[in-house]
Amino acid sequence: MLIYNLAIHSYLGCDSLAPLSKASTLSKEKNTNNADDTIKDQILASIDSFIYTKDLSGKYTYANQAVLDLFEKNLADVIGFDDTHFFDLALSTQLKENDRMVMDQVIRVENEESNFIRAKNETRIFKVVKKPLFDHFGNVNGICGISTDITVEKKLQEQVNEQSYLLETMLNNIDAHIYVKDCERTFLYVNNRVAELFGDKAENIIGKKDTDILPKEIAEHFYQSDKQVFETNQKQVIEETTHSESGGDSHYISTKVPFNQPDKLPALIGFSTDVTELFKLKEEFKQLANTDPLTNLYNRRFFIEQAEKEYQRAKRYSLSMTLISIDIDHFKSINDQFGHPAGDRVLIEIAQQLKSSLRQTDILARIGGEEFSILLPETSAISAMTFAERIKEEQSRLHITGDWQGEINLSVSIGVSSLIASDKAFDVLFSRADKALYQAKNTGRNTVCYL
Ligand SMILES: Nc1nc2c(ncn2[C@@H]2O[C@H](COP(=O)(O)OP(=O)(O)OP(=O)(O)O)[C@@H](O)[C@H]2O)c(=O)[nH]1
Repeated sequence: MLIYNLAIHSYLGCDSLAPLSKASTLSKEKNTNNADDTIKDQILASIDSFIYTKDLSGKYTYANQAVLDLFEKNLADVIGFDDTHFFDLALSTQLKENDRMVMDQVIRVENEESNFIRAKNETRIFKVVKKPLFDHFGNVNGICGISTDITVEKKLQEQVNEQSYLLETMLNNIDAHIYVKDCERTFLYVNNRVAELFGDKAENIIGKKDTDILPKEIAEHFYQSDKQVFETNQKQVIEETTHSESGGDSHYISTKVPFNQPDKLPALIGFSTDVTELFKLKEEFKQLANTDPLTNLYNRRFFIEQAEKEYQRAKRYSLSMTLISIDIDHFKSINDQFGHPAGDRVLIEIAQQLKSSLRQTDILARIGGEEFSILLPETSAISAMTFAERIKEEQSRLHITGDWQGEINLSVSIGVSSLIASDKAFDVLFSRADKALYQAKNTGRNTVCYL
């Protein structure tokens, strides 16, 4: 029964182990009177770990039931045999190395072994603790080992590692800022994009509050939408804009999702995509869609759209509103005399001149070829007429020179009309201003008419 004591002592981490022999191991069946030994027998047989001892030549001197089951052998077929019978040692190199280390260096070895088991025809991974055994004189006479099969855990761990690596690679290479923040504003995770944005390493950001990292206003700005996630426990999609000290704006589309785990503070996962370039493009497209390319003024479509809104506002609040239509006189002959590019130059100069005369609320557009319109919200007919006369005068003072002979002088005809109570749509006002313009043309041009 000595071997059982040794094994249990070893299992429990006792350092001093008494010697044992094959004979003492095989005498197990004869020694069953002692109640303690019976209990220990049962314990060792029921332990899932593999408990064994070997002599200096590597032959087994003890093996518990788990070892016998692993080798698919009886005790008699294990005791007195070395590992070549049970393992493919070419595929189990660490096993031999560990045994040698214990015996040669007389040390306790705690390590992992990847061993190919002949009986199972497969490799298993073990966590092993191996210690030297000593005879009465204190000389090493064998080795005692306890091994635990950790193949499943190892495979699981490998899978977890692979998945975390995959996830980490994806999170750090995706074109988005991804972070996890709890309701106390502490970052629990940030990907590399966030780290780059904040100008620090991810490990220096994780564990800190947004207020420790970001300028106060920006942190507050972000926190407003964070708060909505915590209060509603609902996903939020928002557009966020930050203004940098250098003056550039950055635009983000942010999705914030509640992330609640048991026994942890409520948190959120944020995904922010930098859409600054997209935003600029969108603005440029919008600008292009609304603008006349030659003069850079608003085009007819945008003018009508804005004028309709102003008309509705004027109607609702009984506000005055006046429309001015301007047309260059004899523009065809300018083209004919000086050429089309000169005509273009004239249109540009007139547009600039008109633009410089506007108030902030006035809306100016190139309506057609050589025709312009100005909408004057909250403006009476009298004020608008004064303004129209001023425009006529200013335009007549333009003397345009360029790659052509001489200078171009011009005049404009102007029609003015104000909103009246009976007008049912903006169109009505628009066509009345057009009629006034027609009248101005018919009365000799270079004049302002009101209808
Ligand atoms: N250079 C240039 N000419 C344009 C442009 N758009 C329209 N036009 C010209 O503008 C001229 C307009 O001529 P008309 O409609 O006969 O008017 P007008 O010559 O100004 O005569 P009144 O309006 O009656 O005083 C035409 O010759 C068009 O070809 C443009 O973008 N650039």
